[in-house]
Amino acid sequence: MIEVSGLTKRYGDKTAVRDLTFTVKPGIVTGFLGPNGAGKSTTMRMIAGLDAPTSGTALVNGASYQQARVPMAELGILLEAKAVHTSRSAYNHLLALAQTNGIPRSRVMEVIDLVGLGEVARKRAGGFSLGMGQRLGIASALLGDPQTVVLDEPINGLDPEGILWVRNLLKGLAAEGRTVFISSHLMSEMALTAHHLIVVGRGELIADVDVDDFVAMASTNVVLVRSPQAGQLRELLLAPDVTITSEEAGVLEIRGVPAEAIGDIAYDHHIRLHGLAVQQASLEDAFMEMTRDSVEFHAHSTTDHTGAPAPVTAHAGGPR
Ligand SMILES: Nc1ncnc2c1ncn2[C@@H]1O[C@H](COP(=O)(O)OP(=O)(O)OP(=O)(O)O)[C@@H](O)[C@H]1O
Repeated sequence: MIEVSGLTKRYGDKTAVRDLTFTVKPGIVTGFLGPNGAGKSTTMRMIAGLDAPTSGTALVNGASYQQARVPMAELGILLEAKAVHTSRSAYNHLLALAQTNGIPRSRVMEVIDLVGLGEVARKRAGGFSLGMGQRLGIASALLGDPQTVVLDEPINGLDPEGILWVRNLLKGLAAEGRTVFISSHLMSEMALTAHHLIVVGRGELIADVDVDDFVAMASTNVVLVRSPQAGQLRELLLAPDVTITSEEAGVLEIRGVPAEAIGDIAYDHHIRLHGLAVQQASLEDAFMEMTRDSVEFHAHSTTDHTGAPAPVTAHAGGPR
C-alpha cells in the first residue's frame, strides 16, 4: 500500500508536485499517468525517499520508507530507464546489490530467470541494449521480493514481446497481493495493464479513476447522428446537460444522450435516421483532452480548440 497525502515538492519557484493525495492499493496494478513534466518521477522519488517533500507525506506499507528495517523487501524501485554504466556482469551487479542488502545469493539467479536474462547474465551489463537494461532494472527492483513495487516507465525501450512480458509480470505481481504502481505517458498501454489510474498534470491530481470507468467514459460520450430532419431532432434533444454540435448539414454530434434514447425519440417523432453511431474516441484522445490544460508545452497548432466541448470530464475522486 502507498499512501500519499498533501505531497508537495518545490524546486526554487518551480512547483513540481502540488498537494497530491491518493492511495495505491495492493492486489491491483495502478497506473500513474500524465504528460511529460507532470511530476510523476518527482512523486515516485519522494515515495522512495530519494527526494524530500517540501510538505506532505508518502507512506509505503504504512511507514516512511526511509525507516524500513529491510528496505528492499518493502519496496522495489525502478527509476528512469538508464543504462547500467558498469563493467560488471548482470549477475555480479545483482549479487553486489543482494550482498549489501542481506539477500541470499540464490535469489539472484531466481530474478535473472524471472526477467529472462539467463543467457546474458555473465555479460557486461554496461553493454546492454535499453530493453535488456530495463529487464535488469526490473530484476534489481524485484530482488528483495518486495511487497510494493514502483516502476517509472517500465516499458520504455522494450519491443512488443518485452511489453507483453512486463504487462504479464506486473499483473502476476498484483495477483500475488502486492502493490504495483507504474508510470507512463501512454494511455493505451495503461488501459491494457492497469486496473486503476492516477492521472496528474502540472503536478496536480486530475483523476483517480478505475480504467473501466475511464474507458466507458471515453467511448460512450459522443453519438453521431445523420438525419434529413436533423434540425427537428436537435430541438427535441436539447436539455441542460446535453451538448449538440453540427459541423456538416444533416449531421449532429450529440453529447449527454445515449444512442438508444436518441433512436427511440427519433422513432416516436417519425424522424428518419440515416445514421446513428457511437463515436469511439480513442483512449489517447480522451487522455489528451483530460490533460489538455495541464500540458507544460503545447506543440504549435493552427487548430482552434476554443469552444470545443470537452468529451471527458473526470476530476479528482471520480469520473463525475
Ligand atoms: N531537480 C529538479 N530541479 C528543478 N526542477 C525539476 C527537478 N526535477 C524535476 N523538475 C521539474 O519538475 C517538473 C516535474 O518533473 P518530473 O520529472 O517529475 O515529471 P514527469 O511527469 O516524470 O515527466 P516525464 O514523463 O517527462 O519524465 C518538471 O517541470 C521538471 O522540469
